[in-house]
Amino acid sequence: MSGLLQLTKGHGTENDFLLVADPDGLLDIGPDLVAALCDRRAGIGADGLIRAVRSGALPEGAAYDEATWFMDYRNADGSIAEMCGNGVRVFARFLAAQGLVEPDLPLSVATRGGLKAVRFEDDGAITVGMGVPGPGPERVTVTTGAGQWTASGVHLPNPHAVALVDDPDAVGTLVDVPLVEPATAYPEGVNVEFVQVVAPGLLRMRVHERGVGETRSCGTGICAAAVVAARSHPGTSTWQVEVPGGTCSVALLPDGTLELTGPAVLVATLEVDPSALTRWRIPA
Ligand SMILES: N[C@@H](CCC[C@H](N)C(=O)O)C(=O)O
Repeated sequence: MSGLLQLTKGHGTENDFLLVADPDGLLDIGPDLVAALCDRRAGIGADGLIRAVRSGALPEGAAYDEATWFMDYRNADGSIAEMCGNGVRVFARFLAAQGLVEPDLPLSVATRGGLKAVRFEDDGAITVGMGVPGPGPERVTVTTGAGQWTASGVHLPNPHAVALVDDPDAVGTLVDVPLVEPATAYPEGVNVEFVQVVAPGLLRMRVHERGVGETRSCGTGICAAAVVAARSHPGTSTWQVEVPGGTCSVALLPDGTLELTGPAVLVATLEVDPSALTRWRIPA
């Protein structure tokens, strides 16, 4: 990758992303460059990087005739994930701001986790259809430096382990990756949510994200938390989920699908010289 890279910084409930428009899929932004850009000291800093590529320009997007745009999402460590619930809202905001989609009109976004329907709400929030949650391991054990809890698995379709706890603030610093056992339960790693049911319809949550660390929000994790909490409150179909970075809401619809609604904000556009990133070397 040579030359300057034009990036936009945005966030959804402080789950923050770098976004880059690459309509024809020409930019070579590999895992090392993603990690260097997302580094909060030697780079710009973000929980992940999202490349906007026309679906037809990528082998992974070619099957999605209905969606013009593919969300190519990577975690801060450069790893690929199936979906990002906060990211897809910020992605829609970015496409609209770049003039790549009609402002305010609903759109379909192609992701590695399938097609996602996105709509812009009148109050400025963005709603995304998250599909039907998939089952995960029924019961795993999660251990942090502060204790041990049981958790249940949900796929959205990225992997989550949701532990219902009395107080998310008491689960420790989450600097270290929580230990999830048995180790065979999630061969590709897992996002871990610590969730307090404050009242039917209201949750508080902290999350440790695969490929990132503790983040201030995780949209797919928020949906997974609502799915697990609703098992004990089957009459409650709308859940507000408070995370350190704000609040999102989840609707559990009669057809078994979920909708996630929350903010999506763009805060800056910038140009980066990749050769100046000390943690990245131009491949030989
Ligand atoms: N922050 C995201 C989830 C991003 C992917 C996750 N870290 C994974 O590896 O599965 C969200 O808002 O859903």
